[in-house]
Amino acid sequence: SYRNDKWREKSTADLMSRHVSNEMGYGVPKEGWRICLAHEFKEKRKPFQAKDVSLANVWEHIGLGVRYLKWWYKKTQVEKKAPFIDMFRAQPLRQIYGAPLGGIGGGTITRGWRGEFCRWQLNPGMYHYKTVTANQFTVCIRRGGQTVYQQVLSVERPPTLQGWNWGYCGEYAFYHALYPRAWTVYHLPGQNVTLTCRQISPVIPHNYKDSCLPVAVFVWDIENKNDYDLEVSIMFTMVNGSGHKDDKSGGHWNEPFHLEKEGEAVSGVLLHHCTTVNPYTLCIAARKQSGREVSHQTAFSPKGTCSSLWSDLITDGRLDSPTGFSPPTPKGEKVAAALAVTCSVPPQNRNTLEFCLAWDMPKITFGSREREHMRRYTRYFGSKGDSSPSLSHYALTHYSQWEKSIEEWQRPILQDSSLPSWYKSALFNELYFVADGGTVWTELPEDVDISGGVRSEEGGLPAQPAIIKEYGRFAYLEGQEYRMYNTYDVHFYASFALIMLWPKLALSLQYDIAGSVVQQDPTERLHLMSGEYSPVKAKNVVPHDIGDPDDEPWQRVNAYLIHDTAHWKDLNLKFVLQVYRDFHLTQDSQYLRDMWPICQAVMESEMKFDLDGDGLIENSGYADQTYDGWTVTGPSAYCGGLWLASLCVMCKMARLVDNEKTYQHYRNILDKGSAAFDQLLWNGKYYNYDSSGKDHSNSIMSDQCAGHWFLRASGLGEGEYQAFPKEKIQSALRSVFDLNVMRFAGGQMGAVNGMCPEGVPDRSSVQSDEVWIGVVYGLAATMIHEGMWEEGMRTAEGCYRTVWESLGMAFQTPEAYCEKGIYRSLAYMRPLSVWAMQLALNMSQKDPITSAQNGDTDMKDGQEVGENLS
Ligand SMILES: CC(C)CCC[C@@H](C)[C@H]1CC[C@H]2[C@@H]3CC=C4C[C@@H](O[C@@H]5O[C@H](CO)[C@@H](O)[C@H](O)[C@H]5O)CC[C@]4(C)[C@H]3CC[C@]12C
Repeated sequence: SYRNDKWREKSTADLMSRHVSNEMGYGVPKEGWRICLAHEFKEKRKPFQAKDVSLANVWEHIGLGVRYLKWWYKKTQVEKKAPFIDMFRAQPLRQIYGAPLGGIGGGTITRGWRGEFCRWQLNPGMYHYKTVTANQFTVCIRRGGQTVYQQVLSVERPPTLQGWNWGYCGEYAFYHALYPRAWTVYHLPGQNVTLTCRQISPVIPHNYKDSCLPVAVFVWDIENKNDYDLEVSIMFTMVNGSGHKDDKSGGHWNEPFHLEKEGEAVSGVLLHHCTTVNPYTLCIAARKQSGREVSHQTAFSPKGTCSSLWSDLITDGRLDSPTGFSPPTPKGEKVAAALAVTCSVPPQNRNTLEFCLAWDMPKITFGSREREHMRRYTRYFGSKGDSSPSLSHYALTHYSQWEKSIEEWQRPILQDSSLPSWYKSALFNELYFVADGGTVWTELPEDVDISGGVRSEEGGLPAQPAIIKEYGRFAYLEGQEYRMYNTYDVHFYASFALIMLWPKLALSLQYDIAGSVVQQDPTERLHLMSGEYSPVKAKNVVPHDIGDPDDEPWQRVNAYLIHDTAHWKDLNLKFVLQVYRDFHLTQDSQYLRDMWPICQAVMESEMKFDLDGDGLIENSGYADQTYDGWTVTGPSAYCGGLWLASLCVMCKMARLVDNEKTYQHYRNILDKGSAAFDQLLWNGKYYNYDSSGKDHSNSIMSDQCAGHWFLRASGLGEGEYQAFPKEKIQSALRSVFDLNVMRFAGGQMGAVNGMCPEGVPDRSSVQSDEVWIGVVYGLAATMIHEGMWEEGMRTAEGCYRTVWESLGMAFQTPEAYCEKGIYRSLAYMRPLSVWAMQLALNMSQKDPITSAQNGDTDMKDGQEVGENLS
C-alpha cells in the first residue's frame, strides 16, 4: 500500500499550523482546500526563463530565441500589443490566490485566500493582476448603542487608508475553498463573535442559464457567543475600477439604486466605469429584509487616510446614505462606494447578512476591435448595460437554489469515503479554470457562417449549428499566461471537465473547431521554430487554437506561431478521439453525423504522415505535437498510440454510420499499424519514446498510453475495438509508476514527462524533465481504468500536494514544474483533466451512460441511438 506515508498528513496540517482558534465557523464543509490566514509558504519558485535552458539545449533553441526576440520587439514596441506568450515578462509567483468570483464567460474577479480582490479579467481573456486595497469587508460591532469594535477584515497593513483599522490577526482565521464556493471564518476573540463569509459563484453543472451570470454572492453568518445582544454591521467597500490606470481616466460615476420585484427588494450602489473600450458597471448590493438595515455611501475617494468613511460607520454602524449620483470623476481621481448592512444578533445566537457583487459588460470587443460580441447572459438580462440591479436581484434571490444544486452535485463525491480527501479538493477546486481561464461565452452572431461556405452535402457543416445557436460559443485560454483560445492539443486533456459537466459547451466548441478544419488562411507567415514561411491555416487540418483575445478569435485562428501546426501529428487525432468520446458520453447522434465527414477529412490528412505505408504514422524529427519543445523522430509511443486509437474509433464510428467499406479501410490500417507499433516500439516493458534509435529514444514517457486512455474513456479498448494488448498497457503503466513516479522526487511530485531507464530524468529537451500536472491527472485516470487505483491516486496526489500545499499555487495550477526551482505557465488549462479521473472512477463503478450525475454526463437531452445511425 502507498497510503501510509507521513508526508501526506504533514503537508495538509502545515497550511493550518498557525491557526490558534477552536472556532470552526458556520456550515463550513469538511472537504476542500483549507489554509490559515497567517500561513506563509516557505518554498518560493521562479518562472522558467531562457537562463534555465541547459547548455546542452541552448544550441537547439538559438534560432528560435533570436526570431522570438525580433517578433517580440515588433509586437510590443511597434504594434503596441501584448504577445500571446511573453517569455520576457512571465508573471512572478504570488502565493495569494483563492476562488474566483463570477459564473462562466462573463469575466472573473479573483479574491485571494486572505480576502483581497487581486486578479481581474473583465476585458475578455486579458488578465490584470492588481490588488485593490480599498476593496474590503469591514465589521462594526455595537453593544448598548455604543460601537465597541470596528475592524477591516484584512491582515494587511497598507501604507494608504491609514484612517481604517487594519491588521486583523490572521492566526484567528482560515479560508476554505471548495469551488465554486469558498468560506472564510474570522474569529473575533475579544468580542466572542465568529463571522463566516461564504462566497458563492453560479458555476453549476448542466445549467446553461445561471452559470453564465457575472455575479457572486457573499453570505455572512454572524455567531454571537455572548450572553448579551449585539448589533453587527458588515460594510462592503469597492473602488470603481479594477486597479487599472483607467480607473483614473476620468468620467466614472456612482449612483445608489433600489429595486423591488416579485416581493423581494435589493439596494446598493452602481459604479459606472465609463471607458471607451468595453465599458462596464460594477454593482454592490444587499438584500432588503426585515431586521436588516441597508445604508450606503455613494462616493468616497479611496486615497489618503479615508477617515471620514471610517467615522461615518463607527458613529452609529450605518452609512449616511445620500441620494443622487456622484459627479463624474475628474481625470487623475478615483472613486469608490460603500454599502453596509446592519442586524441585531441575540445572545448565543446567529444572524445572516447577504451581499452581491455583479458586473455588467454586455458587449465585448477583443483586441482588434473589429467586431462586437454579446455575452451569453444578455439573452436573459439584455445588452443595454443597465442590468446590474436585476442581476444582483436575481443573484440574491436565487443563490439558495444554486447552493442546493451545487451540494447535490458534489455530495456523492464528498461523501464517498473510499476517495481521499485531497482528491475531493483537487476535483472541485481545479474546476476554477472553466470560469477563470479568460473564458468567454457569447452569442453566435447572425452573420457568422462557421462552415466557411462548405455545404453539408460537400462534407461541410451547418452554417449555424443548432447547438451553438442554442447554447452559445465558448472559449477558454490555454493559460492565463499562454493567451490562445481553445488550444486544441491541450483541450484534449482538459475537455473531460466540459464534456462531463457542460456537455453542450463541449460540443459547441467542437463545432467551432470542425468549422475551422474546413477553412483555410493562405497568408504566409514566419514560424519561429523552423524560421520558415508557411500559411497560417491549411485546409482539412485541426487548428492549434482559435485565436488570441488581443486580436479577433474565431475569425483569425492559430495565434500560435512557434511551429506550423499543420504538420503536427496529434491535433487531427485528438479531434477524432474527442468526437467519439463525446458521442459515447452524450449519445448525440446528430453531432456524430455532423462530425463524421470532418473526422474522415482529418484522418485523410493524417494519412500522409505514414511515409513508409506500414500503417503507422511517423513524427518528423522536430517537436511536432503537444510537447512542442521535445523532438520526436519516426514512429513514437505518443503519436503512434493516438493514431492507433483514432483508427480504432474510426472503425467504431464507421459501424455506427453503417459504412462497411470505410470500416474495412480503417480496420486494415489498424491491423497493419498495430503490428508495426508493436515491432518498432515495444521493448518488453514499455513503449519506447520513439524509434529513432538516438540517445533517449528509449525514454519512458509518462504519456505513452494516451491513446489507450481515450479508448477506455470511450468505453472501448477491448475486444473488437482494442488497439493495444492489455498486458502491454499494464506493463507500460507499471514502468511509468516505478520510474517516472517513484524514482522521481521521492515519489512525491507526480510523474516526470520523460525518464531514462536508469532512473534519471530525461534532460535531453526543455520539456522532458518537466512534470505536466494535466498529463499526470490523465495518467492517473488511465491507471484507474486499468485497475491500478492505488498507483493512480498516488501519482496524482503528488501533483496536488506539490501545487496546492507546497508551492502555494492554489487557483493558478501551472502547466509544468521541474523537480527544483522553477515552474512554467501559471493558471493553465490542462489540469482540468482531473475530471478524467472521475470519469474513470465512475466507469469502474457503473455504466457512465446510465448515470447522469456526479460528473457523469448529462443524458437528459442527448438522443438515444442504437448501434447504427443510418
Ligand atoms: C538562446 C537562449 C539562451 C535559449 C532560449 C531558449 C528559449 C527561446 C526556449 C527554451 C524553452 C522554450 C519554450 C518551451 C515551451 C514553450 C511552450 C509553448 O506553448 C504551448 O506549450 C504547450 C506545452 O507546454 C503546448 O502543448 C501548447 O500547444 C503550446 O501552445 C510555446 C513555446 C515555449 C514557450 C518555448 C519557447 C522557446 C523557449 C523559451
